[in-house]
Amino acid sequence: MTTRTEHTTAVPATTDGTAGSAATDSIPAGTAAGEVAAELAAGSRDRIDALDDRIIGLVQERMAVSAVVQEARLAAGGRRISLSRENEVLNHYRQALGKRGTTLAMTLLELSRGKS
Ligand SMILES: C=C(O[C@@H]1C=C(C(=O)O)C=C[C@H]1O)C(=O)O
Repeated sequence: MTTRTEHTTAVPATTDGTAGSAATDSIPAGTAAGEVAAELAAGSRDRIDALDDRIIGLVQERMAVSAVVQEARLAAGGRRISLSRENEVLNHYRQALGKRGTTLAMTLLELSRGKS
């Protein structure tokens, strides 16, 4: 079966009868690009969307649990933020995911901090 994904929509065809540029050629099956197209057709984007929904749900759950801890500390006369604990969280993400894991952890902490 020859599965081809057309990528000609935004780029006009040549007018002199020659073949179009690589950007306008269809992607033949059996090439790396064809494999990517086949993967997409197989529903990989649906899986990514489903994973993103789960990640968003987990982030919201994390925010709620974090709020409980923060409110309890405030009620006991403490501070909302614990920098030593936040450093543990940052290190955890950096060890698991590398430098960009730290960036992700910072964003999670910002989302979880609530009102300061
Ligand atoms: C939830 C806590 O409170 C705050 C929120 C944190 C978090 O969301 O991970 C970490 C440290 C604190 O700034 C905690 O101390 O564990």
